[in-house]
Amino acid sequence: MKTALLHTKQIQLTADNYDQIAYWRHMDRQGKLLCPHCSQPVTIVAGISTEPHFVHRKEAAACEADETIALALAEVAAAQVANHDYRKRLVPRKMIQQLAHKSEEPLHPEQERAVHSTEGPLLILAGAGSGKTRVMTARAAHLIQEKGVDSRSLMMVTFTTKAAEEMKHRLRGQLSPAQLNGLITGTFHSIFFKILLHERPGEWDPQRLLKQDWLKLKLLRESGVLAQMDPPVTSEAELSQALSIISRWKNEYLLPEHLSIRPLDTAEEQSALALYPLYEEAKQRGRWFDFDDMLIGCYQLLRTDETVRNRYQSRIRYLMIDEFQDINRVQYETVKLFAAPENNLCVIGDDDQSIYAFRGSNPQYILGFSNDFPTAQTITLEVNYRSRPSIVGLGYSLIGNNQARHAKKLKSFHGEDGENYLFYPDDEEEQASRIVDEITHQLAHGASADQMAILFRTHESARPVVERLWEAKIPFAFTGEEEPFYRKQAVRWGLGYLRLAKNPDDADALRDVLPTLYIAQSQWNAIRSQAILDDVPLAHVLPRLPGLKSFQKTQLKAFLAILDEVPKLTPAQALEFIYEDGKLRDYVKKKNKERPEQESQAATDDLQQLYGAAKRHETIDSFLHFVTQQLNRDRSGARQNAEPSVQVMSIHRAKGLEFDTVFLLDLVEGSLPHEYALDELRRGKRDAIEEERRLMYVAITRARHQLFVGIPQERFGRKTRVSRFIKEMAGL
Ligand SMILES: Nc1ncnc2c1ncn2[C@@H]1O[C@H](COP(=O)(O)OP(=O)(O)OP(=O)(O)O)[C@@H](O)[C@H]1O
Repeated sequence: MKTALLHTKQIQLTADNYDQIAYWRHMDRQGKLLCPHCSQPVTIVAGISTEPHFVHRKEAAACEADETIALALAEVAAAQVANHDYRKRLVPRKMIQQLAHKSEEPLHPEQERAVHSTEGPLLILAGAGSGKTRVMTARAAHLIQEKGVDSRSLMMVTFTTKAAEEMKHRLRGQLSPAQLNGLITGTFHSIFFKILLHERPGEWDPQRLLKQDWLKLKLLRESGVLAQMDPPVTSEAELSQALSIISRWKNEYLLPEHLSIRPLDTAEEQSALALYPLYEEAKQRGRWFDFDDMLIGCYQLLRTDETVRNRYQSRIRYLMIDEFQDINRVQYETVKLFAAPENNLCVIGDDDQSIYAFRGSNPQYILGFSNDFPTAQTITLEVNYRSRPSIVGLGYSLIGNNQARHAKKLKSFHGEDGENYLFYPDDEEEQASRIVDEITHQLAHGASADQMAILFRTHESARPVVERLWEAKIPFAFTGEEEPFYRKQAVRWGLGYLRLAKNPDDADALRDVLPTLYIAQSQWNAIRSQAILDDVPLAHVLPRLPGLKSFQKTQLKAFLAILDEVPKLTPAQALEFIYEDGKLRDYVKKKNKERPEQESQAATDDLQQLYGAAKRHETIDSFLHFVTQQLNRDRSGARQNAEPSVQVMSIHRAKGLEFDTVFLLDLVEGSLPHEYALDELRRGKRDAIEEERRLMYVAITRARHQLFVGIPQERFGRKTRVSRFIKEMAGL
């Protein structure tokens, strides 16, 4: 059905007025859209693969117009989809070949060759979806079953524990339990740590592992070493940044003594260098260690202790390293020590999927493997078994723009193709609504929720989709959620003002916003006592506090005027008023001035996101109620759901996974590619933009059948520019 009634006027959905969809959704939420035939409420459905239309709400009685809906949709499906800005077909710039001779054999000839090449160094360069996992498991089974290798002398290193479990799971049918148990499998960290615990149990107490950043920060503060920092750094953000630079250096085996003779690029690196020896000293004093120390510890053990090294070298006769493109220097040097002298070292990876440079990974090791091992064989797996040809073509067109890579001629195993789309919602909220409408449509047509993934570059993209999925009661798993959005500091301030406008006696809200009014937390007890003495709400006490300076008095006068005015407004209008007249935006900017530019921008973006979320609500009460529900949802943990659920995750986390349908969020400059990479490019450095392109490549190649790419026209209230990657991959 293409028509509905709004305030007795007829709306006819045509390509010319699709830009009104966000507004009609708003009316829809208030139940103002009616069926022109039966006057019952209808709802707007504006997904991606179908044209927008109206349907009766579930509770409506049957109406003759229902039949026309099915007819209209069938017509749309049959007709060519118009290429307007509602959505466009995503066609690859370069087409790729399909595999000419398909066989039903479990392994393709090149995969077979990789399985049977067991002696000496071997580099398996494997394109996305080319069957790395299949080859690794088949190779392990071949070594053990056919060649009679003792499984205890085979080490298989995977990038995640999940991948190690998957490998073991697949081998379960082929190996005996004893053989399976004998295998040395796991991540670098888990294998190296086991060795350290075995060889040097007194030096590595698992209780003293600094698992998270906050534990490291706590150690720094409590050990007192920060006082020795010159120039001093105490802000949590700066210390965290310094710690992550230190971690990258450690993974590159750059110890403090190596760094003091090396020119450093940025002020952040200078701070990190000042902190580095102090952090190491604080750890050593308390016999603490972090994850990077496990790697360095194992490397140094093997390098310095000949007896230990010989023991492991004679025990481990065959090594396989998965995701080799993401190896770092310490890991690589240690692997070389394990592999010598026979060097039956098989490394498998895709240089196009190297996405962990910020943790010290370096694709140069995969690119330079044949130089380090001149006798190495190289086998290239170029057939993509996962994705339909157009998806392989999109990835291929995109990644060809990178310079530091091995060229590959990717082919697709599959013949039949599907349709991929770009879609252009007004903003991030509408992007989420369109995706959720599309998912609802696909679920109604038999798709399985766990075969759909919504991928994002950075966490701030996730909130709207998570909220829309929750509202639509679609089961979802949001992996790796960091601090819930509504608990972020700037967001708490905005919400605090709204809460106080509804209830000036809200103690939690007032405590939250005190800093924005330039009142110290130490005044809290005085505020409470005064409120009791004067019998007035807490917020009204503020102007009566003794010793206020004149700028504070002006600020508080404005604050109380705002509290008076705000209850008359919608939540979005109220926030606008608070940001501008209440000067909250200025305060947030000032407060974050000292922080790196991107962090400071992130705090103002949070305010803008809060405004975007508020726009969907008519009253402050309903918005605050919604926020409470979202916070409860965060606490109850939607991810623990056992039923099949739509996967919402970062591209980094999606590596190695596959889904029938992938939705990619926010393909705009500054999001993907990330602003950081664009900054680097402005300074003439290409590495970061190449890494962003690889990230995009990883994201595209997770899709088996369908890819939907969102390009919001506005993000965080600012006009966007389409990501450069779109033009690189698509023939528009
Ligand atoms: N010879 C083959 N015949 C049929 N299907 C295959 C074959 N090899 C691999 N596949 C299938 O192709 C898909 C991709 O394989 P796999 O996940 O091992 O790829 P990958 O190289 O690890 O991919 P990526 O690096 O992109 O994560 C899987 O669904 C796998 O079962």
